[in-house]
Amino acid sequence: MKFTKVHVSDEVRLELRKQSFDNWQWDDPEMLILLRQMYIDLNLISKLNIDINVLHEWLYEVYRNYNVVPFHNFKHCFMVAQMMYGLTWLIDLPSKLDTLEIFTLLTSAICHDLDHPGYNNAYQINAKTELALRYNDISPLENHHCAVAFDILKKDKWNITKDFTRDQFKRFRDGMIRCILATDMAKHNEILNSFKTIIPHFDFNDKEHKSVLMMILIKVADISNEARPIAVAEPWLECLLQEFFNQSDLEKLEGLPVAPFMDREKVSKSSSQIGFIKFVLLPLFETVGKLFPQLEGAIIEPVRDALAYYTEMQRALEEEKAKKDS
Ligand SMILES: COc1ccc(NC(=O)[C@H](C)Nc2nc3c(cnn3-c3ccccc3C)c(=O)[nH]2)cc1
Repeated sequence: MKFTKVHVSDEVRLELRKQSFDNWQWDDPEMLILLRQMYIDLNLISKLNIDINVLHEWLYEVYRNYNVVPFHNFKHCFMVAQMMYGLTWLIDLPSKLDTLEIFTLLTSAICHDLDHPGYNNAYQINAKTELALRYNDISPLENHHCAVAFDILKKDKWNITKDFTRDQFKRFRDGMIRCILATDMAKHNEILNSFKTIIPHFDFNDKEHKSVLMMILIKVADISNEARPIAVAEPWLECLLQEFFNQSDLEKLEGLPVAPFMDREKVSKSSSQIGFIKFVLLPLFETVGKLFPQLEGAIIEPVRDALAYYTEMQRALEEEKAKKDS
């Protein structure tokens, strides 16, 4: 079936720009069409002379290279791309960044977890896997995701950058490598601190400033599930903990170190989320909110609501525990 015939309604195109977008209503083929629509509605097809059929084939090949794991699957790729797409409209990025930078952000979001095995860098390193060996323990997963992305683009039938000039491709490649490598949470504080340093004198004409901003934006999109309505976010937490518990079960079997926040004997949904929201999410989002006040209502408020939700859940759990113990 020629997918070029598929039409996306104006109502769905509008919904696609919002943080309230509910991925659970859509199946994978529909999400592929919606990803293609993002490139169309950002005028990337016309401005970068992208072949719409190559774009569709490329999206399908990207889809085939995501694995069936509880959290880091194609739906997560879609959610990060959709959050990036929503941020692009919310903070009016096309008026601040050039077309190639907008293209790099969306394409990096789509590719950022390609071929994720469902076991994180700590596992790769401790278990001495092939990936850890190949990348010398340096962000093995993120290096792999990026290498897979460029491996796919090497094939003419999937190369959406075919018409790029040498300089355009070089800038795109530098940007995508920096964005995907920035999603390694081990780099979280380093990237956030460099962003904090430049905020007081942020200059949208400064290449380095824009590069740090692009890394911050993909980081925000990557870990932003709690900025969505509870009904959309809570199932994602279930998926994440399922993936973490699979890993810690395997680590216990293999006699490898187990991270506390992955151990099914120690983790509760509320306790892990309260810490994550308080010490990771809110500090990151409030810092970005200093440069883009639009984030306050659309992203930061919902995260504060999520913190209240999990704090209440934690209180109810403790009250119930106290009753049982008494
Ligand atoms: C600084 O490195 C860190 C910091 C925190 C965490 N994760 C957590 O604290 C816990 C498990 N919660 C959590 N972790 C999350 C979420 C979204 N993405 N995400 C995640 C997933 C995989 C790897 C790292 C993170 C942060 C989320 O909503 N909650 C993982 C790594």
